[in-house]
Amino acid sequence: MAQQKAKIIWTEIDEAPALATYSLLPIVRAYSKGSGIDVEAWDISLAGRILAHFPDYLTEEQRIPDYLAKMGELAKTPEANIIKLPNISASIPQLMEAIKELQEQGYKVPDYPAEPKDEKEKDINARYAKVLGSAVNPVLREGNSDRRAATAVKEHAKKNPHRFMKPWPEQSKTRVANMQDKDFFSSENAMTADKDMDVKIEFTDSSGSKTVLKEKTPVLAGEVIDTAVMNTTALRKFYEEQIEEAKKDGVLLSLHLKATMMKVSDPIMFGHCVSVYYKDALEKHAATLKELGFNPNYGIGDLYERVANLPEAKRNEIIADVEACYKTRPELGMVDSSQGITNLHVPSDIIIDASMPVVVRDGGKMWGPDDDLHDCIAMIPDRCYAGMYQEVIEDCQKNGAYDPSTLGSVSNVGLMAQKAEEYGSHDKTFEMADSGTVRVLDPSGNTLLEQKVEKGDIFRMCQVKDIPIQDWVKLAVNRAKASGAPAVFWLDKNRAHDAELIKKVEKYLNDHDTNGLTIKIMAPRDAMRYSLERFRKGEDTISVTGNVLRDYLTDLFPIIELGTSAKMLSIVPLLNGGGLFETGAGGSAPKHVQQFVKEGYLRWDSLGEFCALAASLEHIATAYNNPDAKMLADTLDKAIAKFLDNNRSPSRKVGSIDNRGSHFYLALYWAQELAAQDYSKELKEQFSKVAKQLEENEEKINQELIGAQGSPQDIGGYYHPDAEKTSKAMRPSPTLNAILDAIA
Ligand SMILES: NC(=O)C1=CN([C@@H]2O[C@H](COP(=O)(O)OP(=O)(O)OC[C@H]3O[C@@H](n4cnc5c(N)ncnc54)[C@H](OP(=O)(O)O)[C@@H]3O)[C@@H](O)[C@H]2O)C=CC1
Ligand SMILES: O=C(O)CCC(=O)C(=O)O
Ligand SMILES: [Mg+2]
Repeated sequence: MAQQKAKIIWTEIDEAPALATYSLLPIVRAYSKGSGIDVEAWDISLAGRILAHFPDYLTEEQRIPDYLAKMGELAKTPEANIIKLPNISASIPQLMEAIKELQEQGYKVPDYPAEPKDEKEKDINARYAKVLGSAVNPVLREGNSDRRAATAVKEHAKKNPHRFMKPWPEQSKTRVANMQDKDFFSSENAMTADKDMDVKIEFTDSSGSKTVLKEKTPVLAGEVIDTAVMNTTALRKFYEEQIEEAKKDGVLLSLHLKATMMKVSDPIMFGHCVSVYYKDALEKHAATLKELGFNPNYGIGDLYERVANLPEAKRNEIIADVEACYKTRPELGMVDSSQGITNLHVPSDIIIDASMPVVVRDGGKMWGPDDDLHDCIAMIPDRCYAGMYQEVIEDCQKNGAYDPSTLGSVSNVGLMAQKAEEYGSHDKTFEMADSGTVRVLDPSGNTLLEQKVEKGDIFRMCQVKDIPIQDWVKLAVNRAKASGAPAVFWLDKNRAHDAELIKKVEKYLNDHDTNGLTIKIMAPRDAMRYSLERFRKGEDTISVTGNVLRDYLTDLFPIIELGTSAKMLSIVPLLNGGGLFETGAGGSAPKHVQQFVKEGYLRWDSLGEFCALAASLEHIATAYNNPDAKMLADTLDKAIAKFLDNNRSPSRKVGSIDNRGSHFYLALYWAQELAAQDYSKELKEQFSKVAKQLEENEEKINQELIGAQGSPQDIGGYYHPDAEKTSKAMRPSPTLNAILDAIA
């Protein structure tokens, strides 16, 4: 009965969602194959991407294709239908761990050369650079994003409010701290290109000698480019001042950056904080630490690893001096207080989009070294986006915690296609070796934009193309029409880049019929205030933002509204007609893996995957006029609604259903819906049997699934688990497996 062969690409990734895939994918495949839909799994995990870049270091059997490159090409075609689960965006410490694990498994990939000494090491370093940081999303995101809670999910969340929200105290000293000058915000300049051209980024030092920083950057007519500088002397002074402030106020000190997505600039900003906070110890032992290769950009955790092989007396002396800093400095916000992991241990642990919402959720508090919650200073050095978090904090200090049972919804239409804005700036970001001037030049050598820099400053140039901007405006208008909610463009006319964007937004809004719609342009802090007022009243608002605010807001609001961003619908209509369906808006939940390995309980909620699958089937239905896919999508939608009604999401504790149990219920409800539909007799008959078997065996399957909990699990690796062992751990019910495997 299948009319047109359709293919879904399911990404194989890392950590908790990768474990969940072992259990969910067999269900998806079994249920979709009768409708002629193939589901292919492509490995774009961190380990997979490392292996794909080093075929010459591997045996024939160990090699794997570069699936990410293939997928990037696919994303530019109308055929693309990709279900993208969250993957690790690796910091250097994570990359080094993954390399070590692969080497231990017998893959002879080379060590990471932090400071390459010869051509060979330069080549290795360049290959690893392609794997580092947020290396996947920018390649696949050939479209803008539409992130929101599906109606059923939002309704369910209001009826069953999550219990993670903590009250705000009467007196809260918590605040966001940002620089007052000499940050990216104050230095930004921008322009719109009037023709296609290649621009050059060139540095001139104080003696007039020139160095090319980047020879060629293609720019299209209508594209907005901007440059900005972070002055690191001012940054260090800012850190020093906030250290004093936190000490004086008796609050925790914390830093919130995005070292994964801003993989060049933010590790440097992070490193400055480490070297200022631990100044006394690091300066005292500078020579030894240099010899050991310690790099503050990798976090204080790197120091502990580097000193491990020193003679005991020396090691203890250094560690004692590091720990002495905690006596003179304010206490740090902790990432894992039970393990003594501070905010400054690893740069990838303080990812602002996930870390700041937790401060809001927890009554403005963070965990301290005493394993308890305390007020904090949240340092967000650059002013471009810091103020909007301060607005949320002030709103809670004034009006108390949010009540998820009455809140409205803040959805997002995000500009991100074709490496838009800051998140595409890595190849144009430089730590300056000297003081002087950086210029962006047109092909005739005319200066387009210029910045004065000092030694050690961070210079960056960003781009955003015109077609994505047009598409973004269109998406915003369409969402406003479909939902009836006001759409607010979060743009600040006092920011050079935003001022260029505002001109375009005003122009492109004229291409659409906006009659009866409320469309506003507001600076981020004002937009936040406006949205929060509505939010508390139970009213919905669409945030229409650039790439960074897209990232920040789509964790912030879902975490407040739903308890996690994993439950979000996250659709990327690709510019060339294909579809990319991201599962949720959050990450790969490393802590969930620790819990699974320790006690056989996986608390990952796959609702994001369910919603993405329904959207992907819907896309096949409309793009290929495929009624089988439509029927599958409709029945899945109904199954998801039933899943929510019956509260079948994993809880968090051993003895109740976990991720695997939740997949069983999805399979049960989906089979019941397939049995109830009348479009396909064949599938009706087939799934009536499946539904009956699942119903009859519910208790037995639950016993098998829950019985498998409570003991340590061996999955044979963290970054590169053993497929057989993991499958065994994730599919522990022989009864369920037999029913699924029998679906022809
Ligand atoms: N799209 C992508 O590819 C993205 C990738 N990342 C990457 O993911 C990694 C981890 O990022 P991090 O900032 O720690 O954020 P995560 O979103 O992974 O984790 C934050 C917390 O959110 C909760 N959570 C997230 N997903 C789920 C889920 N499906 N079910 C239940 N709870 C969930 C968990 O809370 P609790 O522990 O309380 O249960 C978790 O500890 C990094 O490598 C990061 O770069 C991050 C964002 C997006
Ligand atoms: O690509 C990444 O590293 C994270 C992506 C992310 O946080 C997001 O898109 O919300
Ligand atoms: Mg995010």
